[in-house]
Amino acid sequence: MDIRIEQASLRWQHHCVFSNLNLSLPAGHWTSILGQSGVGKSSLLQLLCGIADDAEIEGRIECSDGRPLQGRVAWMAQQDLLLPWLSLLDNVLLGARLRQGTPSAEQKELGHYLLQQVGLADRALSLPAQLSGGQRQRVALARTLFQDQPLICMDEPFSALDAITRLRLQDLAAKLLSGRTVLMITHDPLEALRLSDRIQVLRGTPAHLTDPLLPSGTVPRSVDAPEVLEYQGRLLRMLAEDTP
Ligand SMILES: Nc1ncnc2c1ncn2[C@@H]1O[C@H](COP(=O)(O)OP(=O)(O)OP(=O)(O)O)[C@@H](O)[C@H]1O
Repeated sequence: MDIRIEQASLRWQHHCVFSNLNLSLPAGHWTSILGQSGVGKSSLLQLLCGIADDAEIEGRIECSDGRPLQGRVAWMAQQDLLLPWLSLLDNVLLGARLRQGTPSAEQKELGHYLLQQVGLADRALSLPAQLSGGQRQRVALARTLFQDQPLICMDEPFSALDAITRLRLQDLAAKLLSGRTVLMITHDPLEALRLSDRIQVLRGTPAHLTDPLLPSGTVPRSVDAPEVLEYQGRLLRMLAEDTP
């Protein structure tokens, strides 16, 4: 499903974060947005997810199936947001538990399958506190996949992890989210370049989006591919220009 934000404006009290902003999220593509701190990336995500309650908002969000986007977004954040008293399996099944109480046998089977996909099949009954940060984020990824929504929004999903765990999680996410429509906010140009089909920078006051950068080749791209290194330099210079 293609998603398009058209002519969007967002104000918090009297602060205009962006106005007349357009963003296309083509079906099955991974789009990443970079930008300096405070430019409005999270506000844009909140607008898309319909949770920017205190903001003054104008504009349209259109889905190619003609239905509203609200309620059809899966969210993955920097903190894993796992419930500490639930097993890993029950955390993956959380959406079903909240909707209907007891998940069906098929849903439990899917939950087990997703834990297997993220390499934690043998830990289904463990509690989150018994896992490392990288493992917990893998459970969060399985839970995001379980929700099976047409849009997956990721807000700096791997930024709390060490460099190597982060690269491994990126590889896993590239594999498991292949063919999904993803919007990721990140501060890391390399992360965007490894994973994305389209990269845009949110910059200025009020903020606007740059034209998409379209890296070539299949994901996850190698950290030292010449094009990745060249684009990384270009994006870092752009972000440095924007940072006061
Ligand atoms: N709930 C809110 N109420 C009032 N102002 C807000 C609110 N949320 C964000 N803002 C303001 O909107 C602007 C953009 O904030 P936002 O969190 O979207 O930026 P960001 O690019 O995601 O920053 P960071 O990278 O640091 O997370 C900031 O000036 C911020 O203070």
